[in-house]
Amino acid sequence: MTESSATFLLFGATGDLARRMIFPSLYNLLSDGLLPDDFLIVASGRSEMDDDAFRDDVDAALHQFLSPDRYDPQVAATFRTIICYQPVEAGNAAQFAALADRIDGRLERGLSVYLSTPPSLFAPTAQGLADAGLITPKTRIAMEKPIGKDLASSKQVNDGIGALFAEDQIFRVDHYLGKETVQNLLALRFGNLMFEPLWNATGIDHVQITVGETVGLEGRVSYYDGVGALRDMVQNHMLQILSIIAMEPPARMDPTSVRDEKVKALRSLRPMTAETVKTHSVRGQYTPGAVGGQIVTGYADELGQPSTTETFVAIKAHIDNWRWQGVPFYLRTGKRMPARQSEIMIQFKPVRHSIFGRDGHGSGLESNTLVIRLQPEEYIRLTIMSKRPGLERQVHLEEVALDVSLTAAFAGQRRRIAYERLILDLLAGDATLFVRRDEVEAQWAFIDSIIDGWKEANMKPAPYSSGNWGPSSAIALIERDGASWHD
Ligand SMILES: NC(=O)C1=CN([C@@H]2O[C@H](COP(=O)(O)OP(=O)(O)OC[C@H]3O[C@@H](n4cnc5c(N)ncnc54)[C@H](OP(=O)(O)O)[C@@H]3O)[C@@H](O)[C@H]2O)C=CC1
Ligand SMILES: O=C1O[C@H](COP(=O)(O)O)[C@@H](O)[C@H](O)[C@H]1O
Repeated sequence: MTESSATFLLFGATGDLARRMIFPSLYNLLSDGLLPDDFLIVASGRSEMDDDAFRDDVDAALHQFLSPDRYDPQVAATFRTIICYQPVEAGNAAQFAALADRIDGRLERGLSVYLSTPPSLFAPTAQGLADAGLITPKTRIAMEKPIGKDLASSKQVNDGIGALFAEDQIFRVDHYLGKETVQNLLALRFGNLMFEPLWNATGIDHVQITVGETVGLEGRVSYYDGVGALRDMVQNHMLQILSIIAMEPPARMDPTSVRDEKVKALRSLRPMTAETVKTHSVRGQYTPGAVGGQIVTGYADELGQPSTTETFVAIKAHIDNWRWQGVPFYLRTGKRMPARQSEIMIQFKPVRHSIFGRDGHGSGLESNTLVIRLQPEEYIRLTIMSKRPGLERQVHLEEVALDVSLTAAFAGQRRRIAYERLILDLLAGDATLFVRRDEVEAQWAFIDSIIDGWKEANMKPAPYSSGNWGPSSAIALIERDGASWHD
């Protein structure tokens, strides 16, 4: 492991993500004594303001977004002292030079740059850094998603950054990889003997991945419209989860070994066509309805005009390799769903020969399921069959849950913001939980095949009332195969 960067340079520091996630995460790291000595946060946005005005803004963001028990006036006062602000408009050489002055003398102790701006600014910002002499072998650069809007544009962004930084200096952020429960998938699969022998087409009937959100556009109209749920959520977070479920066991827990296996799984995704999108995908858009007892408007009303952007997507994916032959992976995600609920469900196959339910000798046999709830609660639940207690001659089976509540099992431990883990790893130079270029490109190749299929088949989003799990065709997508969504 290399030494931790002593300077963190944040572009987009006045933006929504910085206020909601990045500054609260940095504050928490400071509060827990996890930041390096003599650490400096150089914040940059387009807006003109001085250090103190910006520090006041950060303080307001901490009040708004930190859980109240975390805000400590003493830590907050120290936090102010390690932040300075430099306005920089992408392409403004004089402002980049002023930025370099702020960092003068510190480059030798490592610089971690974080791009939390619109992606169109990633390459120009990197060029500004190069021209200002801020790129050395000890400079790392982290980029927020989305990287491009298709394979071709993602290659352009990656080429632009890749011309100035080596791949091992580039950290592509997918904040789902910073979530404790997503990392726990690795522990579950590779830290326990019992699952691996069944973790394949012999043992597993199908896999479901659901990421449901109750929120709508939340003021991100200009970003979201034209992007939609497939690019916003499936291309990155959901395919990353899928890759961890589907990958072969890596030889070691290091960035190369883990990402080599993930990318093999992603490259094995079967591309869709104009024919298969009709049966293997569903697009939806929310209309007015009720979510959690609250009446909400439809997408088009929020937008102020009709749109063909999907706010819900369900797909049935196949991974064409030895391990997963014939095992569908059902993915669905949407806004204005009935609940904020993200989970993975592994449906195991039935026992090979049932001695129950025959000749009047019992009933109730179901196949095992493994549910890994990512949020809002964090638990792992394995359903197994058990005999219902009693003296009946027939054996009546019932499902019982082997439940591990991670929240309860690790009750003393604070649930951290995903960005805390990622920022710490960026500073330390550990890329295991960041996405490599070939992964992003494999993800886009699959997503492009769906988007091309939609265009060719002229597939528009079907309406669904807010507060439902998407259009009825999403239910049909899985029920045609004799399965049903785990709601
Ligand atoms: N918000 C979220 O929940 C998530 C966001 N992301 C990604 O993170 C990134 C940032 O998102 P978000 O914070 O929501 O975006 P915002 O629109 O809220 O913020 C954009 C930031 O970029 C700065 N900026 C805009 N134009 C320029 C320019 N020409 N030169 C220099 N700086 C500029 C803005 O500065 P100023 O305000 O001073 O104009 C602001 O600090 C995006 O890539 C987004 O896709 C990813 C996951 C979730
Ligand atoms: O990247 C994104 O993720 C959020 C959902 O993240 P979560 O951690 O709250 O599950 C989503 O709302 C947003 O549209 C998307 O850009």
